Amino acid sequence: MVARTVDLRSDTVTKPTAAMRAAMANAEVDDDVLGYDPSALRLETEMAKVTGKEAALFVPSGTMGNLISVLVHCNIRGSEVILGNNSHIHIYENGGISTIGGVHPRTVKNNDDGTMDVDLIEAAIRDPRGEIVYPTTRLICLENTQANCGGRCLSAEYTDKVGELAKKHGLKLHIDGARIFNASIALGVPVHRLLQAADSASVCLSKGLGAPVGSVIVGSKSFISRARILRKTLGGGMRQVGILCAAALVALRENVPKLEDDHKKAKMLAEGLNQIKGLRLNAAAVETNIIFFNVVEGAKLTAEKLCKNLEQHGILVMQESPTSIRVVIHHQISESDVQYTLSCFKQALTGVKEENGN
Ligand SMILES: Cc1ncc(COP(=O)(O)O)c(C=O)c1O
Ligand SMILES: C[C@@H](O)[C@H](N)C(=O)O
Repeated sequence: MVARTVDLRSDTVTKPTAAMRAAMANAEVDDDVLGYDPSALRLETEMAKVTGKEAALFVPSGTMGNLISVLVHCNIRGSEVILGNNSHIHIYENGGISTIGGVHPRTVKNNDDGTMDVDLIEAAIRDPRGEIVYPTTRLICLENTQANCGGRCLSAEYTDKVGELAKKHGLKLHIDGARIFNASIALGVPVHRLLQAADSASVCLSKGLGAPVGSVIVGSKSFISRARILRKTLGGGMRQVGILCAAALVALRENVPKLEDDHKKAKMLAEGLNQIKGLRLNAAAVETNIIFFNVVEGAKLTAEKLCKNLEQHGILVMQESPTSIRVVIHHQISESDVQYTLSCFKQALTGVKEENGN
């Protein structure tokens, strides 16, 4: 039994705070399928305002938020979506846009900074003159922050450029904004400005904001009314969902201001890891709360053995490949946890036990 646990597997691991639990217990609720749950309506109204969109819809997960958004935009058979080869929709959502929606993915390489080259996106758009053989491009998807590139932020200017390209070709733009609040805080740019060019976005409440469950899709009123129907089709229509939305409202109010500290702790951890023999990472590229690093060949331990060693000291991380590991900071990780984590890494890889690391 370990004396202390520092859970760095993801920002999805946070436990609801006392304030969230109290809000859940006292939530004003009604049947959200038959009409409007008042707490859900409050959350959706707030999220539409924050994102600068006409309407919003609470959904059980970011995966369902992305799936519904893609399927609403690509509601004609033979549709194709352009998305990053390292995007969450393409890698971690069970290929749902294809298996459930029949939508064909066309990937463009994600750059290290999370972007896709705009000229490569344009080159991937199908020529309508080839419609007898090609799928029809209907949607472009971006991801901000781009998680698998290390939580990298897409600028408003870049997003606008992709939006202009989409409009030029009569396409729609969806943004997987699972961590859009992290991007907003890191860039010092309001969420609504980062999403300005998007026709829709899926925003996670259950990541850095620390809500126990849920995401919100935002877009036009017409888009959201079609999304609401598709949510029901997919089994995502919920009854007294205000119990979850009440916690999300607390998260929105209390945890957005904490994201800046999450980013500072991530930077502190990245710079500390960068000093440890056997690890390789680009600490300068850490912009938000996600850190990827490699265990170099010849290190004292392999990545797998390092993860096991860390777990014995209560440090939980995510092994991403035979040589790479991911750690994610969230509001329930303290500076002391960061120092303790660094001391455990040092001890595992160099044998040096630091006293101040507890
Ligand atoms: C970038 C990104 N998009 C979407 C999701 C899906 O969210 P969920 O796990 O709630 O389905 C995640 C998961 O954490 C994610 O990191
Ligand atoms: C692993 C992935 O699905 C999840 N979105 C995370 O970042 O933890």
